Amino acid sequence: MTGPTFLRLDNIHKRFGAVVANAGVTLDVEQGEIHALLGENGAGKSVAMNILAGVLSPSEGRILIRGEPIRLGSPRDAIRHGIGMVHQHFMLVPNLTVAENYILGQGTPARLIRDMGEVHRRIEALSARYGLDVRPDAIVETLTVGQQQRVEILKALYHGVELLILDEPTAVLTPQETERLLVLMRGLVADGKTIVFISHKLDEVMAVSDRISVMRDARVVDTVRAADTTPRELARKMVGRDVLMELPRRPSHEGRVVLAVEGLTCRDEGGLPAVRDVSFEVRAGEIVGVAGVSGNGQTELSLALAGLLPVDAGRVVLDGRDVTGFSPAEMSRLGVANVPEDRHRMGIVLPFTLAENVILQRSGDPAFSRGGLLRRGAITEATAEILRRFRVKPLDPDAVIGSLSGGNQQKLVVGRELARNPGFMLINQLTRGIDIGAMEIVMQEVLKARDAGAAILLVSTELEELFSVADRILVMCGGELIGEVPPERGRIEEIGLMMGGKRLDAIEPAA
Ligand SMILES: Nc1ncnc2c1ncn2[C@@H]1O[C@H](COP(=O)(O)OP(=O)(O)OP(=O)(O)O)[C@@H](O)[C@H]1O
Repeated sequence: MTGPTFLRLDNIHKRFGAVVANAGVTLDVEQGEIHALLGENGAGKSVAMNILAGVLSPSEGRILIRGEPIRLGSPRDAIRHGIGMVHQHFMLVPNLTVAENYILGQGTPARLIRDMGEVHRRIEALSARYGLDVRPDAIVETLTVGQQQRVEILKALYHGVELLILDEPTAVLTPQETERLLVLMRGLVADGKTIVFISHKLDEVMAVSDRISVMRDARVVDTVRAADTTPRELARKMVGRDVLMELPRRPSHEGRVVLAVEGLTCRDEGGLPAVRDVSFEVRAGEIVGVAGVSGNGQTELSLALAGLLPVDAGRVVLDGRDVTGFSPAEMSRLGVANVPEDRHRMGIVLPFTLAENVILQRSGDPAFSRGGLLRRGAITEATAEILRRFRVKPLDPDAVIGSLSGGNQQKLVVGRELARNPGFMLINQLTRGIDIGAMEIVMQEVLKARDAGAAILLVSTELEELFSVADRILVMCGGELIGEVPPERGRIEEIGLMMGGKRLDAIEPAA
């Protein structure tokens, strides 16, 4: 049951130079509720939550707990007041154990060694109480993303947090892990905790929240009960217009084979077998989707095609030419565009400006340089065009990309790659972190590229993304291609079975 106002953000302002990230954010959170925070990319959600978690300090405004103003100078202060946040990029030290992570910086080494038994017991007790499956002696880097997230949540509980903030917690989870997290969230509030979470996924917001607040242009514009609204209405409140919940489908007109993958076999970064004897083709003018539960070889398949993982056996043929083992730079020169899964590691350079990120790998392109000198005007113009087309915020080619919200960084990467008019485009997780309005724009642009003749391989753990744009879906499991299905929502059960390893021809026909 939800109760009286537990926490209030009162007229919070936050500026970064000329950028106004929060312009009078007021938000009430009730004791014992799950409160979702929605809004377009760049609306100010993460900034508001980072202020609440003591990571950022507001330029103006107050935070009150049960009516009493509090001052937060650091995340540690916030935890002392019972407020903890699980960020999108986890804050754990990978080569330490779970227990070591929890007590980091909490006392002298001698005392910590003496107390370790007690720390382990407390972690085990909390893990059992909430069904978290967290072992105190597990080394963090050996855990899956879903497990690491549970380690972060348990860490907050270990430190006595009453209000848990989750920033896009399901963005990186498999459907099964998402289901598990939603159950955990309900369990936590049943136990008296309060949760605020940021999400772009309206179905899960509807499924798990008690109340939903919508941010627009740096303010909270509405708070509603989940029971009193619909996804369509929420989308309209966020974006200020009706959003197409489903794109109209146009048939593809496939042309010649652009990419042929023949018996591709490779290992992951740790040297374990990851992709086994995979063969398929992508033709000009079609989008081929690759579905699968993450960790089934899709990441390695993309890395190998981008030239980032060595190929053990098989061939990659692009436009009739054997490009197996080509470097990423060579692939890029051949007109291959790439939207990588982990944009922080591969897609962008965080301290660089938007314009500098747009010409990464293309500084030798005659459009951008002449006689060894960069053509600044042309670079700025090309960047501004991408920003306009994809509605990136801010519309400033000289802004540093690290200061952009997550969704806006993703829009820039997708826009940059599409602007190259690629013959072949490799995309991993197209709409990760992107709001529902921008999703429509990004998907339409990808379909336009297809219609202009690009061959596109879209690897995604989001079936909705594949249903929206793919012309056919290949399903991967255990490093192998299990089968192919048309992108029809009615086939979802079949796809689920295939993602679990069941071959299509082994599925019994319905009685
Ligand atoms: N350190 C910073 N320096 C400059 N501007 C910043 C900084 N952090 C955030 N901003 C700006 O503040 C605005 C709000 O960003 P915020 O990350 O809160 O958006 P968001 O609603 O969480 O978006 P998303 O859904 O894309 O994650 C954006 O315009 C962003 O560029």
